Amino acid sequence: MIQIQNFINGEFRQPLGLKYIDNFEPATGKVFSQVPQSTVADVGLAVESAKAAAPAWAACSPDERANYLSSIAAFIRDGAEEFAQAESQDNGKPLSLARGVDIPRSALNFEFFAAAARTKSSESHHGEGAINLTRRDPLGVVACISPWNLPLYLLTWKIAPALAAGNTVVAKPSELTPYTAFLLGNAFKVAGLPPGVVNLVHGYGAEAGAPLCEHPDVKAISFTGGTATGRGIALSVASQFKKVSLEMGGKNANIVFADCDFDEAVHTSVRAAFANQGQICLCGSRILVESEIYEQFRDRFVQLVSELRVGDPLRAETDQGALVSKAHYQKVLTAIAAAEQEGGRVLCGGRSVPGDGRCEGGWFVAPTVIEGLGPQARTNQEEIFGPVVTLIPFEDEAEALEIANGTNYGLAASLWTQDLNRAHRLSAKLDAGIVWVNTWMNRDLRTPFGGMKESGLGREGGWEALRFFTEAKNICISYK
Ligand SMILES: NC(=O)c1ccc[n+]([C@@H]2O[C@H](COP(=O)([O-])OP(=O)(O)OC[C@H]3O[C@@H](n4cnc5c(N)ncnc54)[C@H](O)[C@@H]3O)[C@@H](O)[C@H]2O)c1
Ligand SMILES: O=C/C=C/C=C(\O)C(=O)O
Repeated sequence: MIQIQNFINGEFRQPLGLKYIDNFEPATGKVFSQVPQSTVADVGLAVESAKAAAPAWAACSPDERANYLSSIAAFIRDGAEEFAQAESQDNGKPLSLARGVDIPRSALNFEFFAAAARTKSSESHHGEGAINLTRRDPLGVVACISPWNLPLYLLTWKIAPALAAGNTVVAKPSELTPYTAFLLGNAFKVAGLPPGVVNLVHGYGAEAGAPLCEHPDVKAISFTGGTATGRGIALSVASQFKKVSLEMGGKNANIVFADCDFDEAVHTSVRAAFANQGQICLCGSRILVESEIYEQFRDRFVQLVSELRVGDPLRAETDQGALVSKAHYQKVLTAIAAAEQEGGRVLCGGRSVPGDGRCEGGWFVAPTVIEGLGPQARTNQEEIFGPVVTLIPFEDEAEALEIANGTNYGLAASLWTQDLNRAHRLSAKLDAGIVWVNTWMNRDLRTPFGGMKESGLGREGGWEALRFFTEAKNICISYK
């Protein structure tokens, strides 16, 4: 049995209370590791060590920091296969996806912010008889809190910019997927990162995450997870005026116009709907289709979805692995039943899929397509975060926009059209922090990333992340 450890002050450590949580392999439903059940005392040690390391780390030159980040990236690239297997086992995602997306992107996150550390500059503003210089200084100790769907990818997407900007970090990975974060501790050791610069504390959100956020020495919180959790964090630290960056849920519209490149639209829509079992905040879970091509699109889409192979994440031919936990699996099945109850017609899927062989006890759900529900139906308003999508016909651009914007969320949207004017017109009006035209999840790490409305507060990526993790100070120097 693998025993995961915290990583504090450069060392792997047991939780002080010596208590552990069972960690399950979603594809088998069996316990395969133990996760520290850390508490406020472990968080206190981690913050103390990050605080002690902060002045020296802030004083490092940008090049020195960049070299450490590059070494961490190299460790991930060298050990990519071990990381990919760990991610797949821990999360239930196909090994091919972990190999092709999660792990390369995790290494790239460090490479990208190494380059950013080397090249970042700050502004100066020349006025009449004065020049303004803007310093962007590290904040000190920051907290990084990440979810289970893209475990190492999203954890490193926070740690790398925090370090590049000169902060020290206490991170709390998801208790459902702690394994690759644990392996990352070795990267910090091998890279020779000074003790305390990054600390990893595992455990439940309420017992480890909450005290971390509320700790007076933690100056900023970068959080990715559910909207309810993000709201709770923002409320809990409001009186301390902490900086918070919140990346939360979505109910993203994928809007298909009759003039689209049909083949590309339908194939990418399948990927956008079901990649990672639909457990990506950017997944297009509401597919809006112009009525002129609704039947044609529906029939082809359902045919392609029915061909997706669900099963053992280790098999090369698997398209859909297991859902992350038994609770989440049950939640998704309940959401499907609720959709049927409110009048939805299940066109394919709609049920669990029994695993075979070693996967007999796994948590598999068939990719599910539902039609016949209005935009205001619960199924079209609430995030399911699983392999379930709805099809909604629309008559014209105005109706598409109204439906797309008609939820409390505002993370991402996709548009499929060959009409450039329409693409610009609609992109400008969509309530979404990210709009993709004739593509999906096409990521340039320099761009602002984040959501509007209840999907987010603030932006990650490129300079936005470095700005979040720094405090600006303007110095105005007068001259004669
Ligand atoms: N916008 C984005 O970029 C993005 C990316 C990935 C996932 N998500 C969202 O994340 C959700 C799924 O992830 P999840 O179930 O892991 O989310 P979650 O909110 O349950 O947990 C996220 C993290 O927060 C921690 N946490 C829980 N309670 C806490 C508390 N009171 N204080 C501090 N930390 C606490 C958890 O332990 C975990 O590490 C979905 O809603 C999805 O849309 C958003
Ligand atoms: O599930 C959420 C996905 C988030 C993706 C990113 O943050 C990214 O691609 O940078």
